[in-house]
Amino acid sequence: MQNLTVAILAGGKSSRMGRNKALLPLESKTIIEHLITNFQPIASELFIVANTSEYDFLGLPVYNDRYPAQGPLAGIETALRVATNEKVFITACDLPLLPAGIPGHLAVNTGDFDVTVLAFKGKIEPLIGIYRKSIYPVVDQHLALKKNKIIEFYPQVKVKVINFEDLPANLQKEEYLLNVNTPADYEKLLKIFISKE
Ligand SMILES: Nc1nc2c(ncn2[C@@H]2O[C@H](COP(=O)(O)OP(=O)(O)OP(=O)(O)O)[C@@H](O)[C@H]2O)c(=O)[nH]1
Repeated sequence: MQNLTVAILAGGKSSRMGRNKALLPLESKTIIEHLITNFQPIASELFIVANTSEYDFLGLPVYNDRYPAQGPLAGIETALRVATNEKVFITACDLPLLPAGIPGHLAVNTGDFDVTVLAFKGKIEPLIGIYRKSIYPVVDQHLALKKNKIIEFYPQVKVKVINFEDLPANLQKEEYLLNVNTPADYEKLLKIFISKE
């Protein structure tokens, strides 16, 4: 897809997993490599946002947070600051089954909205969203004020929510949203892969 940046936020603590969840093995790769494979076809630019050298082996740009250890909004700040495109798909490193069709659908439905974000069963998923680079000042201002909850800045910009339940039928598989946060989630992921073999 032309002019779409994909930013994978991977600078979290992974405390529920107990080790870096992005680097867990899945078949012959790591979880983050699955995301990269999924999203590379729609990205004209793709990078990682994290404050570590652990991702250097991927051979992709890794940008550091200006506000370290402030959570995912700090990752969004970095992504919007460095992106070379106006539309930035922001995602988490723990969504290995998310198909490119979902951000692809969000990206073509942004209209003149600043944020186009997915919701599942009525709950907004802020890390499955297209964010416009032009809202960078709003994000930066929130972080500077030590407000680091993502949806807190939404009232200041134009947000479009797209319900998972309204996606094209081929994209409505619940397992696509599997968030690998805990060892139990990882077990679930491995089972899904084994059952596909
Ligand atoms: N760049 C960056 N990414 C972050 C930061 N905090 C969380 N993330 C990423 O944001 C996504 C969602 O993070 P969470 O799962 O809520 O938190 P986590 O720290 O990774 O994991 P827990 O410690 O188990 O809560 C993941 O992809 C994280 O890697 C941060 O401070 N900077």
